[in-house]
Amino acid sequence: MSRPSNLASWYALQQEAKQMGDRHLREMSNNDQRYQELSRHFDGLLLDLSKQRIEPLTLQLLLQLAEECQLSTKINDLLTGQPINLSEKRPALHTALRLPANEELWVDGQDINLGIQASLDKMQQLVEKIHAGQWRGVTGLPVTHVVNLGVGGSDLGPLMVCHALADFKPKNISPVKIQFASTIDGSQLAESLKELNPATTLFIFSSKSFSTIDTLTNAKTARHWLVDKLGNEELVLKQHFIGVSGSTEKMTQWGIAEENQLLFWDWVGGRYSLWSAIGLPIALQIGMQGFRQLLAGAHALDQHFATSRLIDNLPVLLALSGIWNINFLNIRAQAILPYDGRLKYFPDYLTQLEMESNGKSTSLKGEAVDYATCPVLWGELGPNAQHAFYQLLHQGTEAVNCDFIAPVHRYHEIEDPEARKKFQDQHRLSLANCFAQSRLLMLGDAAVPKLESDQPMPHLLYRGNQPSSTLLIDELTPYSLGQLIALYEHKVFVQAAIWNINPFDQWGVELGKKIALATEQALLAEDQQVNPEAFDPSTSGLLKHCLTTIKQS
Ligand SMILES: O=P(O)(O)OC[C@H]1O[C@](O)(CO)[C@@H](O)[C@@H]1O
Repeated sequence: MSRPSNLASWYALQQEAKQMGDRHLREMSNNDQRYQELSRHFDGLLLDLSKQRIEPLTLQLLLQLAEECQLSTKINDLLTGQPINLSEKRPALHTALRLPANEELWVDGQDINLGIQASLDKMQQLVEKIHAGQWRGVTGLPVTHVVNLGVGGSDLGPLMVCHALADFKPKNISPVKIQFASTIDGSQLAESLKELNPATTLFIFSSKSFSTIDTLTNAKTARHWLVDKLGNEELVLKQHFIGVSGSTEKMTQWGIAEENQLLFWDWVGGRYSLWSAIGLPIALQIGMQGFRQLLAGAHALDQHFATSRLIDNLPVLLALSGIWNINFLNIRAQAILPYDGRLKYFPDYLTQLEMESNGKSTSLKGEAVDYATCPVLWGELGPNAQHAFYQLLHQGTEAVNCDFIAPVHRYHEIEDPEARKKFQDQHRLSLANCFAQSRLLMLGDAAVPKLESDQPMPHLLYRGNQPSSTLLIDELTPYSLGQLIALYEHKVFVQAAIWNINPFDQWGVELGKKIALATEQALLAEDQQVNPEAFDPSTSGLLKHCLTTIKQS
């Protein structure tokens, strides 16, 4: 594919943006057909782009761009296991992890779904054993607490889903409490260990590579803690650790018993891995049936992605509206704003999914790109962010594209009618805030009728014209969360396909890992001396400061 910036549709979109100039969303929104034209439904999901600075012609040109970038062929390549991760010479087959058991997917002469289903079955056995209270620690007591040790994709996805679906714990199982520790400084683990009983605690050592220093360090600390309290290292390893990784050898070398090893494949990227055995904490939280519902929701979205026309395709439309903002309106910031406390970690999860995937500046051909790629993305629960950073959205100088996400229904499962009503009132208030904010961002102060007596005071002005998309889900369930996550995964893929970059590698984080190890050596210097040749003056200064402060303490 030639550079997207050389395509006819790219040029036409530049002209469209010029023509649109400063035209305010207030004017565009004044059209009764707009909502119908720019919103789409699929299986309990609604995507509304009518608050984007998009006109019918804009959408037409964006779809033309997608076609000129051979998007449909690229989607097919992804889903059929072509080796599209060029720098690592392998496919990216996270979508295969959510195939129904009876489907086949042949890649390199192998039906890979056989291995996937076998891994799910092994996971199910472990989950059921723990839920039945039959997984016992070295003292014979059943496990009641599970700590997931992992970082990046081995932490953020499971953490986000466990938090979002905490209400979906099956009633007929003995509950286990799930905790997460990721930070290399040990602060989360130290906090957990203060409260935990070693006799009833199981650790999941979760790392695709099984060589990430952050997780290795936490696992080593956990291992010492257990051996210190319980003795007998061999039994501790056997009865208090499960390993999840792409490497059997490394798990065995570390001491994980073979029966406690869950394996996944190098064609599953870390940030796309929550559907694999990396999702073990999720299955422990919501049961294997719930986990399979999550997979089913994602699979339904995969099918929608594969078969819907581009003009009706939710991930394609979400991605194209992003491309319009980033590449043609120069809007380089993206906020993720869920209006549901259960989605607290969804923005964090998306920061890795989007920025580690598409934070690239080299094309698939190895050329420097001459257009912007992934924007800076951040987020927070919408109602809380209203009291934190919405000031900037309303009156700051930055243009920001916002995704508002909310469920339509909530709390119907509460049995006590009075409590149900109270919480449903709160949910209604949350939805009202969601719609009010996106409206205000679109219209500015025109959203509110002016009184004759109103003085046009500059500090009271809301300029509006901030674009946003709204994603509504009928209700938050394992199935709909699966859909929502897959929707964003595919959005990321579509943007990468347009930008002609590889969303499945992350070479930009490798050098940092290497250099940190050399830096740690400097902090161990017994003579408190820093080799001036090994570091720049700024870093030498910081190292010396620490060495002398440590010596004095
Ligand atoms: O699962 P692993 O191999 O420990 O890697 C953890 C994370 O580290 C990264 O490689 C980045 O440092 C991510 O891509 C990955 O999700």
